[in-house]
Amino acid sequence: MHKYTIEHSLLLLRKNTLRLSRSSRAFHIINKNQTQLVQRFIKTPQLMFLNSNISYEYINVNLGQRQFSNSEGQKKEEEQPIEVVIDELTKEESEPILKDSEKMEFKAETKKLLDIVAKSIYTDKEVFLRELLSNCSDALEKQRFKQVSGSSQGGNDLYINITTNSKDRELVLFDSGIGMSREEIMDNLGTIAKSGSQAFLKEMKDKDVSLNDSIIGQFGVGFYSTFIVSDSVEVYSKAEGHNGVRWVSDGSGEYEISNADNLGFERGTRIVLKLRQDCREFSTENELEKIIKKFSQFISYPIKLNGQMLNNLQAIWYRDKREITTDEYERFYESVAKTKIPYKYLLHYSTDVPLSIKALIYIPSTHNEKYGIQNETQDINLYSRKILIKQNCSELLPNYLRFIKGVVDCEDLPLNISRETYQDSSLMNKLRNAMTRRILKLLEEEARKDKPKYNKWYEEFNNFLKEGLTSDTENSEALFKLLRFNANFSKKELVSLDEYIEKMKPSQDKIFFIVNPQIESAMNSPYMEPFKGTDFPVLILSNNIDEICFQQSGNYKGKSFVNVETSYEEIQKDLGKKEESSHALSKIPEDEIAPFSLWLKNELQPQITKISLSKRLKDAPAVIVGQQSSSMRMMMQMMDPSAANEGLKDQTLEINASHPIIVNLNYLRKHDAKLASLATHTLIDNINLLNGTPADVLKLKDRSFEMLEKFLDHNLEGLDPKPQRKLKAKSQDLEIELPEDIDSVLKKSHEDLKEKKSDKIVREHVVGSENNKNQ
Ligand SMILES: Nc1ncnc2c1ncn2[C@@H]1O[C@H](COP(=O)(O)OP(=O)(O)OP(=O)(O)O)[C@@H](O)[C@H]1O
Repeated sequence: MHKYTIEHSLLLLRKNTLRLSRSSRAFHIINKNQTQLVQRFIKTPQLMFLNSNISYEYINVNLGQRQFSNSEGQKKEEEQPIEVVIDELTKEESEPILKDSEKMEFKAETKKLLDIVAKSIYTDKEVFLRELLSNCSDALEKQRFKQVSGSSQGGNDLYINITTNSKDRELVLFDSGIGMSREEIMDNLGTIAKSGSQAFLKEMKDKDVSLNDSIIGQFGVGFYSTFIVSDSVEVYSKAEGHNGVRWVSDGSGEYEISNADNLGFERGTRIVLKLRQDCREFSTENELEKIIKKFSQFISYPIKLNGQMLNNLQAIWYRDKREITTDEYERFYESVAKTKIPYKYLLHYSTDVPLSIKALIYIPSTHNEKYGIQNETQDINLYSRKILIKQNCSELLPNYLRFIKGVVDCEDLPLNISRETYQDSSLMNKLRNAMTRRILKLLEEEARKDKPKYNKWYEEFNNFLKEGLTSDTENSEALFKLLRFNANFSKKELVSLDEYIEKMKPSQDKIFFIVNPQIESAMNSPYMEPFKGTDFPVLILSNNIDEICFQQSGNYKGKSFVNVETSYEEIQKDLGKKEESSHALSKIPEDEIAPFSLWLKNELQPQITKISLSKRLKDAPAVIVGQQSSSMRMMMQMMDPSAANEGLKDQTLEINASHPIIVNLNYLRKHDAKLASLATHTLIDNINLLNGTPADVLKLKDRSFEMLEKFLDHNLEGLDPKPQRKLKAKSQDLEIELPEDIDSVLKKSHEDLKEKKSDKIVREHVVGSENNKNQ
């Protein structure tokens, strides 16, 4: 804590402006232009008087200069911050006193660097503030370390103070951090490729003190980014036990360095930027507030802008998990995800391998893509040592994990990574891989911990995981672990592939599945007939995308995926069943099978090019077996309707030769080939519809109507009087004249109808009882 005598304080007060607020814990004395903080006092016994009524008088009396205006009453004054200009400052009093000035040339490489930094790395001008704040934060962290390890005698107050003066286009940053000596400032700001953090680390290591990680990093050229926005930059710095020093440059060829007294602070660094004309926005309070909040809201030291505290949110991911309450986690989630809907899972995680990462990852309970209207926003922010590198950093995770919210802080990442190079950076790739693996592992752990909870989440998010399976081959096993399906052994509860494997028979080496959104119709599908009466497990996939995922990787843990629609022979072999003769149950005479098959093939070309006698079908008349399963064909059609017919070519029709439809078709083709043809095509239309393969609707309609007409014709034959055929009445030609007394007409017809109905019931009853009697 600072210890100042009252006299000293008053001397400072006389020379400067006092910002005094009764409610605040501290007093700030800044110089008259408000560009630099002269001293900050915490309430100490010596200064308590400043905060009491008497003290005002005391100051008034003692200073005898401009007075506090308390004519409007003490109470009002107590609430308001009071500014008092105590004295006009003379130049000598306000300016640092400079000695031993030297002009130095920047090294050639630094000149080059200044050029590159300004032109290419920093596409966003505002990042200079991020760099400066990062340096302030580092300097404060180093000082904190010195204090903790007992090697500092100075005051403990660690903070960043930013003041602006838009009239003079001036921006001033002050930190009460470790400061720099003359040699250090020349080393650090005169040359490049020198990491101050590393040098500090080495120095501290030699002293054998255990280190706080957060100062370790591979930082590059941050400070020079100030020249993107400044005509000139002044740095005033003072390290404990050293003279004050001033460094100034316009960023061209050289800089000047001097010893400096009368800096107005005991320790720390003050950087004064004279902003370029076209960058004056960085001296306006509103603009600065936005940028500072964006980059530094989680810096753990107080940051004030013109006396106002800006960073209230702490870098929660840096804190010990055991000290964070659920409420704090929830509030943080709300601020990152911008939603009040509670999250589902949380991962607060810290590791040093393969990179030094601290992350706070949230998995939401719902998303915005359900209705296909909105895309999930990538609310994941990338930090390096609490300094924001990129908000909504889409490069941090693969696209399919775009629903993840939170913060990733990687100390190994240089702040100066430019946006254009995110994608190419091998460090970013490493980080992305590490994070992806960790998130998938989190989901797996959660699924194991609480099955129903995970299954509920899965129903909401499964499409993201499936998207991952089609794009992220590296993590396919981890992604497969997260998929869930119904199965013939679990129709209500979803099961994982690992649970399926547990159910597999010892001889089984394949994963069987069927695609059908309706569990009951999947169970009753003709393709499931071979599985009836066996306890072979079959997965029921509700979505065509599931099959695409299966096809893409082909197997899980070495077990290949097999659609039960594939050839019956293979399935039989897999199920260990003996070959059955397809002719055994055939009700078609043996010598007619070949001509009937040939006839069918001719009829159905090019969709069907092979006819086979089914051994699996019991209840269904026929199934189509294609090179692709029906769900895949449907998918292809959806994606490219013009290729619809392509997907339907060259398939096999498996016929059930004991089914009445098939037997009758064979009979009919010999007597009425035209009608048989119509019936065959109608049968195929129906099979296609059942498979979900969209048919040619117009042709289908024509055929069904023709079939219906023929059926009705046939059934009405012999009825008397025979209905008039081809009755063509155009509705617009029909004009019905309504009688005037329409109500009575309606009533009468209603009564007629009632009479007829009761007459019919009576007749039925009589016939029924007569029949009973006869029996
Ligand atoms: N406010 C400050 N207080 C104390 N030292 C500072 C301050 N600003 C800069 N320095 C020193 O100057 C060095 C160079 O700063 P610069 O921003 O150019 O690079 P860096 O911080 O080492 O790397 P990077 O910006 O990539 O993190 C720092 O390492 C630090 O030693």
